[in-house]
Amino acid sequence: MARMRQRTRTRLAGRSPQLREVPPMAYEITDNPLRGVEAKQSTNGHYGIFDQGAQVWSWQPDGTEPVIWMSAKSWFAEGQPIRGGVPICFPWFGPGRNGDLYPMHGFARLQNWHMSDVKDTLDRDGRFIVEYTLNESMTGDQAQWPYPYKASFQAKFTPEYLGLELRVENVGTEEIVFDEALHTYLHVGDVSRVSISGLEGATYLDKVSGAEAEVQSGDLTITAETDRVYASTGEVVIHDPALGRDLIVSKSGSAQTVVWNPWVDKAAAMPDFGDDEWHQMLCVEAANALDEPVVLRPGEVHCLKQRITLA
Ligand SMILES: O=P(O)(O)OC[C@H]1O[C@@H](O)[C@H](O)[C@@H](O)[C@@H]1O
Repeated sequence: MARMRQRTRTRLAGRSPQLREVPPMAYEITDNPLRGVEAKQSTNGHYGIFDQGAQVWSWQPDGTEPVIWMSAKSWFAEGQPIRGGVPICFPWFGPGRNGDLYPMHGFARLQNWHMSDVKDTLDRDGRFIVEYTLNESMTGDQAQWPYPYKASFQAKFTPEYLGLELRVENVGTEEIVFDEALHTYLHVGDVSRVSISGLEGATYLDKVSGAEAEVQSGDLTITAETDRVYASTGEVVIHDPALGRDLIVSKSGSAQTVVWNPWVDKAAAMPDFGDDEWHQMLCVEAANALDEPVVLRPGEVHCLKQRITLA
């Protein structure tokens, strides 16, 4: 794989210091602010993923507002969680089923994954695919989850949708049990005006009140701190009147949809989250956690997919 493509402007060798424009869609391996790969498009289009956590942090099709949300207060520091984008939670979600695991959401989001492939057809169709791998030899001694595994992640950036695919294979000799989630932060115009359809009738755990078997009635609206784990395998649509668009979030291989917005007090309590940033974000996550972990016998593979489409 070429480690570096040209930046958007390149100095021509042996000529006067004139700058030549290269084709408008180009990608580069970047260290800004963490190592990863970024692609820029002709107007304001932007795709970005960090090696740390194989974490997508930008999907903005050309001519649109960003679809993936990233906090201006995120730390962007090696070994620290990145606030925004699509954290990959693995092999546990939150503090785990019994609430005693650390770091939150598992060790995979704090590790540098190996970038194994980049497929660039940006000039032809605006598509860009980045693949990463992770396994137990890269994650070292993990006393809380000491099992052999192979994980791979593919992020497919296209002008129409962002496709995310996490595969985990049990390469050991005993059964493994793990949680996982694609913890997608979406950018919305005003979270208090959005409505989310597709969850009607689904039972949910309300992590704010502690109620365990609530049932969603009608569309979900966000009017306070919201942290819910819905038993739901289907698609949801986020209607966003402030930005005048809908986001369709579809998925497969996932038993639960998690919806999270910290609202005023929790936002203020998080050091890597701006006090007012909760207005413009909403997490809609594809998960298998709590009472629905993934169980793999030796040699088995599980695939979790999420797709965000701009409508
Ligand atoms: O602050 P973190 O570790 O990134 O987690 C953010 C949130 O992630 C959500 O998925 C959880 O349901 C919330 O409980 C949690 O607060």
